[in-house]
Amino acid sequence: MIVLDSVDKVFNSGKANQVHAVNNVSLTVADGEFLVIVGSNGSGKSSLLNLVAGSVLPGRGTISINNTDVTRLNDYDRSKWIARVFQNPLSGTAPDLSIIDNFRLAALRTSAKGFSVGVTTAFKNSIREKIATLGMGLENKTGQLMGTLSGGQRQALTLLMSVTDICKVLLLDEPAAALDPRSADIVMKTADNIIRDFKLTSILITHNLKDAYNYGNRIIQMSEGCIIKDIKGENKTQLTQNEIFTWFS
Ligand SMILES: Nc1ncnc2c1ncn2[C@@H]1O[C@H](COP(=O)(O)OP(=O)(O)OP(=O)(O)O)[C@@H](O)[C@H]1O
Repeated sequence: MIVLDSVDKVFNSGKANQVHAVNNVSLTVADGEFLVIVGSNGSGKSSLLNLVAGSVLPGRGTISINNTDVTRLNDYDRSKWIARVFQNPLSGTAPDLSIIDNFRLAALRTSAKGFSVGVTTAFKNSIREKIATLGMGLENKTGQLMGTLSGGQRQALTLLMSVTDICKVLLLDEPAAALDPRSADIVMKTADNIIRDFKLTSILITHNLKDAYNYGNRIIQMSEGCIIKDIKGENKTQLTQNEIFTWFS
């Protein structure tokens, strides 16, 4: 569960270019909830996600994840519980390492200090099995350099790598925005499957009407740093694409 209590973030405080990016927001994202955030450019969506991830710290308010107050923890200290996928497919993986070595690095991120993850046959097989679930045929190419893959392939692998057994929260910052429609579709479906399989608490930022309609069991709209609409559960399923469309204009 993610709880934001009266969270406020002002950039460039006291200067001519001061921006109230997140304005006294209180929000509880329940365990297993998949929250979609929409809103116009500059409405505060990424700032809100950055506050949850810890890459930005709030000026006021508190943030807790699974009943632990993380308000003053930096992003590195939260990263065990939080997986994050960005818009840029290049940002989540190491291009000069093979697929299998990228998975090995990801496994090391969440393992205890001093613990090493060797590329054993068992490890390789478990990664191949995971990759096969994507249906992209990449399970037989685990020795290939990550940098030689397409954006969609990298983004799908990033999703698989970022989620571990102890990960509880998945933050998706327009993960499919830079991809062609087919790859975007695969990445979004992969994300949805992972969220269900791992029972993750998730937040998706999107400018894509169809994704906002198809995914998630709750949708909020942000404007000028505030949440101005919040629709959940049964009420979200009853929303039409046309209704959501009006939120984008
Ligand atoms: N690090 C920063 N320093 C100064 N201003 C910032 C910073 N990050 C965000 N802002 C400002 O805060 C406001 C909210 O930005 P944010 O990126 O959260 O919006 P957004 O809804 O994610 O926009 P977009 O849809 O364009 O990505 C904007 O006016 C932006 O310029």
